[in-house]
Amino acid sequence: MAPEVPVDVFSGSGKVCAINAGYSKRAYVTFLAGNGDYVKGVVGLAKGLRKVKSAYPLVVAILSDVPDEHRQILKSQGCIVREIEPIYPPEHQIQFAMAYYVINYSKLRIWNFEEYSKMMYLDADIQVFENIDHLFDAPDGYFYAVMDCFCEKTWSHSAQYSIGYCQQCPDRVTWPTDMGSPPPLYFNAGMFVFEPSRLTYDNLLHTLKITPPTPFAEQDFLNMFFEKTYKPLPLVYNLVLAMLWRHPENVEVEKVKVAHYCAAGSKPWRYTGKEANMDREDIKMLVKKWWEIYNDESLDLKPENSVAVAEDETLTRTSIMASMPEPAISYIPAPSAA
Ligand SMILES: O=c1ccn([C@@H]2O[C@H](COP(=O)(O)OP(=O)(O)O)[C@@H](O)[C@H]2O)c(=O)[nH]1
Ligand SMILES: OC[C@H]1O[C@H](O[C@@H]2[C@@H](O)[C@H](O)[C@@H](O)[C@H](O)[C@@H]2O)[C@H](O)[C@@H](O)[C@H]1O
Ligand SMILES: [Mn+2]
Repeated sequence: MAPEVPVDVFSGSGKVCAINAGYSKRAYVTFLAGNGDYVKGVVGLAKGLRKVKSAYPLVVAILSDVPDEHRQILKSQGCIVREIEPIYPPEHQIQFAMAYYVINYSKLRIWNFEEYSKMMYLDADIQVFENIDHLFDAPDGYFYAVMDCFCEKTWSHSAQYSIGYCQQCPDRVTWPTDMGSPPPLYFNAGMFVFEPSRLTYDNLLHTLKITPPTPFAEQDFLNMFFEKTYKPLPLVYNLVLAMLWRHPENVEVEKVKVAHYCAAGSKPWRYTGKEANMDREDIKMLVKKWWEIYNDESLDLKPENSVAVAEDETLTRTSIMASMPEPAISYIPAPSAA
């Protein structure tokens, strides 16, 4: 039975004592592909993490199609830019995944970032409104993420959707006994805490080769792969926006620490307010909060704080500290419980 995760790791209340045996480097990591406007998402995320005074750097795993100009922008914001090779599912099966999501299999390369002992993956369409560094202190050996919701049309291919079942409210429509046991808990792969490891990386890629792609591509795959070690995090650590209209009883938007702009039409840098639910006051408030951070010049990395280390790595002073071996005991001031 997996040890319960110490409550103080999630509540963020009081000092968090990170007792690290020996050397351990931690970092946030996101993924960027293409020459489009997702780079704005990464800049917003970098500034958001700076605003909440995160102690750890942001690594950006990029595909080769990210233009130099975007790479320079990210480095100027203190990001550690790492180029990765793409990962495609078996050629003849690619049509089973939603085309838009196929490129997301490339995210799996981050398990090979072994110079880090613990990482937190965040989609580029995520924003962090409160310090969540304490999540890095969750016990090793588990995969931490927030449970997803099955109620959006994007789930219309699934058995859950067809009977109106959702893990966010398992009593609303109970899983019929004649359909076997209910599906295992399922997480949204826009945010997760994990430990890079060559062994896990090799297992992931080997297993991917023999696993037919499914609609939610790498998210479905990661849910299968980590089913036995998955530990749900509280919803405040990855608010999938659809929760606001699908399960309002589960959400207190003022307490949300991480917002995930994954609902159709909610990407702040493309927001028009025209799509379904996009004219809601809470959506407008969250999009406004994203833009306030993105446009806040006081959150831009000051040139005097960035030290060019090598062609492909620019470390800021803060992240140099963060990348130093942590002392045997380090106290990371956690945010107030409020
Ligand atoms: O053109 C793209 C599409 C996606 N992504 C990356 O892939 C992640 C997953 O895509 P997205 O967030 O759009 O999926 P959603 O969470 O909305 O389903 C994004 O957050 C980005 O990090 C990217 O870099 N360029
Ligand atoms: O490639 C699959 C993607 O799956 C997830 O997005 C989906 C999923 O969350 C559905 O449950 C929602 O209904 C939908 O809106 C949302 O776009 C991740 O956020 C994204 O990073 C990526 O892994
Ligand atoms: Mn996303």
